[in-house]
Amino acid sequence: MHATRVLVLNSGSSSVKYQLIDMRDASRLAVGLVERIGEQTSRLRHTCLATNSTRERQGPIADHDTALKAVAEELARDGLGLDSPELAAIGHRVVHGGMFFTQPTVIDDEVLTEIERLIPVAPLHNPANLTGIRTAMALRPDLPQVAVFDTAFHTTMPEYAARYAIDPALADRFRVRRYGFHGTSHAYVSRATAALLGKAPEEVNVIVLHLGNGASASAVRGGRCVDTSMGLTPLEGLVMGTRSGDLDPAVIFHLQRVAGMSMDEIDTLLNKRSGLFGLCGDNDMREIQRRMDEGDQRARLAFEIYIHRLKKYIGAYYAVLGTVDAVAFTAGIGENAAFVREAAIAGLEGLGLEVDGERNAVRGGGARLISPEGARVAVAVVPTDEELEIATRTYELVGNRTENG
Ligand SMILES: Nc1ncnc2c1ncn2[C@@H]1O[C@H](COP(=O)(O)OP(=O)(O)O)[C@@H](O)[C@H]1O
Ligand SMILES: CC(=O)OP(=O)(O)O
Ligand SMILES: [Mg+2]
Repeated sequence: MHATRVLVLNSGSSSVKYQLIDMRDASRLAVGLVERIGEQTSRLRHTCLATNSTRERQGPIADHDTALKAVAEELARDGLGLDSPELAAIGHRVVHGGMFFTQPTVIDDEVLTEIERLIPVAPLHNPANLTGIRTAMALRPDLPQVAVFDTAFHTTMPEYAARYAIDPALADRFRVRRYGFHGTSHAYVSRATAALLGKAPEEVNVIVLHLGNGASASAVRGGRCVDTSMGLTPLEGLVMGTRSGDLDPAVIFHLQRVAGMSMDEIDTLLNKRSGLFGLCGDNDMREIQRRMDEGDQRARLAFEIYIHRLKKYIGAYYAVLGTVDAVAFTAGIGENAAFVREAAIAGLEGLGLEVDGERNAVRGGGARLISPEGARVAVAVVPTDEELEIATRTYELVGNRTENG
């Protein structure tokens, strides 16, 4: 039997998302999520699409190893266990691949060591990714395990976009540079945007706005990333759910020297208690919209700061690209929040950017244009699919390996 299935694992700092995909037609056999790992209130939600059934488990799941074993059990209950001969490979999202990994990579000891070496620049993400890989390897030692890196798509950035203006020797020694993240999404969405315009990726320049809980923008010229808003870590750039994004680095010295905060406290403040949440106490755009409708001024200001930053990046990447064929909105906020898209594009008519109210109000569906007929620059909603992209890249690699012997 030819193995055609890929299991995709996306291990976050406190969650594991997974999908089992049949690569013959990209159909989902099972999807699920383990949340709040390490807390008393952990939850596993597993859906088998063949039988259209969903099961939930509540109660403490101590760590990622335990979480993955529980996922393997749930899959086995549906006859989709990891021992299945139809499983071709397991694809892992790895957030930080540094400069070393420019492509999806079959995981061996050397790859594991390198991912481990990158922990200091991705302390929240890489340890979880590593646990996911090690557990999956222990469960199926014979199966190819592939790492698909968030950073890989951004390794094409020119040196002048990737370097910070600090001593290059110091930067190189400590590997300080702009890596960028969400690359799997930026790659998938920029290609899907070209397809929506009826063009090849090489023929178009696209600004991709990935607006989820984490958020990032990228400038993609002819299918290659030339700049992106996240940096050494996923903290830089846009205002996010709980992360501040850009600020004067001296804010950190000031908080330490004048407010007496420790480095760990400042790290937690900027990564977990800032952004929309820090500004108004909510990190969900739906809640912010509801509060704005009720006249809540804190929510309104948080929204205005979010939009102002977004507009600045659209302008910056417009200038970086010179000519722009499309601006694409994606991820939880980008795909669902019409009012965010409208506000981000408002006033940019001079750049050829406009949103058609009726088109923008359409909910759901696949990739679609929201700019008016005949607009100079297309504005689009393009749903991302990081899991399918990871599965596709994994399957390509494993297939090639088999063909090459
Ligand atoms: N219908 C909606 N309207 C506005 N915002 C939404 C809607 N649905 C989801 N969101 C936003 O999307 C966010 C989650 O985005 P997502 O891309 O799933 O994030 P992540 O993958 O980083 O967890 C939520 O925090 C919320 O702000
Ligand atoms: C890298 C990153 O920010 O990922 P996420 O949006 O999943 O937190
Ligand atoms: Mg996401």
